[in-house]
Amino acid sequence: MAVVGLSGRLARCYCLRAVRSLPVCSSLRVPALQLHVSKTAMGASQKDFESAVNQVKLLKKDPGNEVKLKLYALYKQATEGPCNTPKPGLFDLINKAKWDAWNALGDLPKETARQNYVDLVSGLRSSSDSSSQVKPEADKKQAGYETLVITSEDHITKIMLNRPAKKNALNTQMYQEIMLALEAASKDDSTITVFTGSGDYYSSGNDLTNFTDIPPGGVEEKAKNGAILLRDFVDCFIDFPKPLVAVVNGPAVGISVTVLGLFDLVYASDRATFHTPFSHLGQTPEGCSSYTFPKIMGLAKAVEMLIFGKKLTAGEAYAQGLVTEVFPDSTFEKEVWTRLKAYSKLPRNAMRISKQIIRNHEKEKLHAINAEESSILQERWLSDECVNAVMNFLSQKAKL
Ligand SMILES: CCCC/C=C/CC(=O)SCCNC(=O)CCNC(=O)[C@H](O)C(C)(C)COP(=O)(O)OP(=O)(O)OC[C@H]1O[C@@H](n2cnc3c(N)ncnc32)[C@H](O)[C@@H]1OP(=O)(O)O
Repeated sequence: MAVVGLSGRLARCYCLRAVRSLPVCSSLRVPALQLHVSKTAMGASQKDFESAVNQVKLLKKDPGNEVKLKLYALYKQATEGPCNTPKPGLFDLINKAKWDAWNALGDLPKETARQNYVDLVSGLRSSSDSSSQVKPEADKKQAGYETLVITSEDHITKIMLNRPAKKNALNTQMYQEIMLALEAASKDDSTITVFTGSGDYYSSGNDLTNFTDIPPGGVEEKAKNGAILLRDFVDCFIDFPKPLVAVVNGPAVGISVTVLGLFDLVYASDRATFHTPFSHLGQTPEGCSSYTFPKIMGLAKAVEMLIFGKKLTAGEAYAQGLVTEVFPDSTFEKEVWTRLKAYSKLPRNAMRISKQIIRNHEKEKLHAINAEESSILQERWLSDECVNAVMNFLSQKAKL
């Protein structure tokens, strides 16, 4: 009984929510994992640490209570230093187990705890990855994703956003699965990677219910975690090494539009629309669009979209250079996939290197812009303007 309770509470408090609901993996054993834990401070940066805190949510297997306790203890030591809170009572089993784990770290310096946390998460991730390797056969739907359907065929990895009943809104799980899928696609034997949506929408952007799940640290912590997630998510697109193609099958909103500026080809059905209603939502541009959009379409048109929320038709988006080509909806899938299958036969290394030459000199700048946009949004999400707009949507008073 105590073990079940412990699992739940640790999960709730220390960024292990995703782990809580997943089955326990008996192959993850503490001693093996501890081999990954460095006993000296190797200097993990704050960013590495924050990223590791985020990566814990990506684990596909529950690491078990002992490892969760270790993560808890290292997290507390790294953020607060040695345990100096009163020891919980004998019958407060859960808090006592947590206190014991933290207290056992003694005077371990914060930096070492931070590094050990990063190492432990890295060990957990490799165990988790190797135990969930993609099957060798191509042409198969890849297992392990709940919000995406991923297939590999003809040297094309297709990542399909798959929450059609919610217009493919991106919830936290979908952001995390997309990051995992991009990491896997960057290493698989495909030549190009394609994003598309299932159902009538490409994507309605950020899932506005993401704002409702408030952690124990309150709305500030929520906004901070959101900004880290956003920055990590967009970084994956900036760094993606292979040609990245968007097959925009229907309307696209918010972040699903902005990141298109980081894609290499954007094919759109004539049913698609492109809408970034940031001001309406009390928010500001993300996905590096504050830089890519003016560059792609010129300042005047970028301002119309990003500040005034003008919705573009597929034809208008093509005229502004955001879209590569528009196809009639009736023949969209057939024409696009015929084209992509032909492109996928081109030499893989040549395409990869060409992408590097075209994109690399802007990478540093894009990372800096992404960090800045994310930190501005962190503030915006706490503003009355944003809170009211989200409440209006959630209480069904407003739609776009
Ligand atoms: C952590 C990183 C954060 C990055 C930040 C990014 C910023 C953005 O992406 S801003 C864009 C946010 N998106 C929106 O504001 C869109 C809100 N949705 C709508 O206005 C409408 O749903 C729609 C115009 C997209 C579609 O309207 P339609 O009448 O055709 O369908 P609905 O009945 O409204 O939708 C069906 C179903 O889906 C739910 N849903 C749709 N979009 C979202 C969304 N973005 N977030 C949450 N839920 C969404 C909608 O509530 C319906 O659900 P129910 O059937 O359960 O009522």
